[in-house]
Amino acid sequence: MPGMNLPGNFFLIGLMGAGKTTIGRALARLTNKSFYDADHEIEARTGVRVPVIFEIEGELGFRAREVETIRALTDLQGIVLATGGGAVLDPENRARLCQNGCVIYLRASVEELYQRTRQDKNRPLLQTADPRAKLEALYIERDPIYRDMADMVVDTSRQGVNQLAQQILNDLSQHHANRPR
Ligand SMILES: Nc1ncnc2c1ncn2[C@@H]1O[C@H](COP(=O)(O)OP(=O)(O)O)[C@@H](O)[C@H]1O
Ligand SMILES: O=C(O)C1=C[C@@H](OP(=O)(O)O)[C@@H](O)[C@H](O)C1
Ligand SMILES: [Mg+2]
Repeated sequence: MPGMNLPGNFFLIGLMGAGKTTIGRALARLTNKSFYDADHEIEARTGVRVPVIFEIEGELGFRAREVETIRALTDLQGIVLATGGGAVLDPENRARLCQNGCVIYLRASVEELYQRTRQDKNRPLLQTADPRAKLEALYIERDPIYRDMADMVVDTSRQGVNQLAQQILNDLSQHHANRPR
């Protein structure tokens, strides 16, 4: 199978609802890599759900836990890691992600992100009167950061999860085959 032996780590970045968690899991399956989700890892380490961490410790407290977790996960080899959308706000996270793997930016329109996240109460930053406006503001703030870090940008607006994982695998395989030896 093409791509089965692709070396290295794949790190998924992008806004809430872009598909990092779901596409990451599918990509890990296709590439035979171990899948990690930074938010799930934080929850496993603390025994506390992300919204409750925000409630108790605030966003700053969550970000500190996120830094520790990304530090540990980016030391691993041969993994697919779905980061939380705000992980890229921290300079250490940015450096570790860029240095230790291939960074894939999953992007989608604000409207699509809104539709995908509107029923889900597990994203504390979107529990506001106007989540669409919040996503718009986050898009404006973060899209340049995601682009700056990315080795690959993938539009997730028009395809399903499995198709996207396969497309990413094809692109990675192509990229790997064309690398200088
Ligand atoms: N390409 C896609 N097309 C349609 N729905 C998607 C797509 N990618 C993800 N979703 C759905 O959007 C929601 C958010 O996906 P998720 O993987 O949790 O995003 P993230 O981890 O980037 O916040 C989930 O319900 C997921 O099934
Ligand atoms: O964008 C953000 O700042 C956040 C994204 C979330 O992860 P997803 O991007 O997987 O939804 C989660 O880490 C937390 O609610 C904060
Ligand atoms: Mg996620």
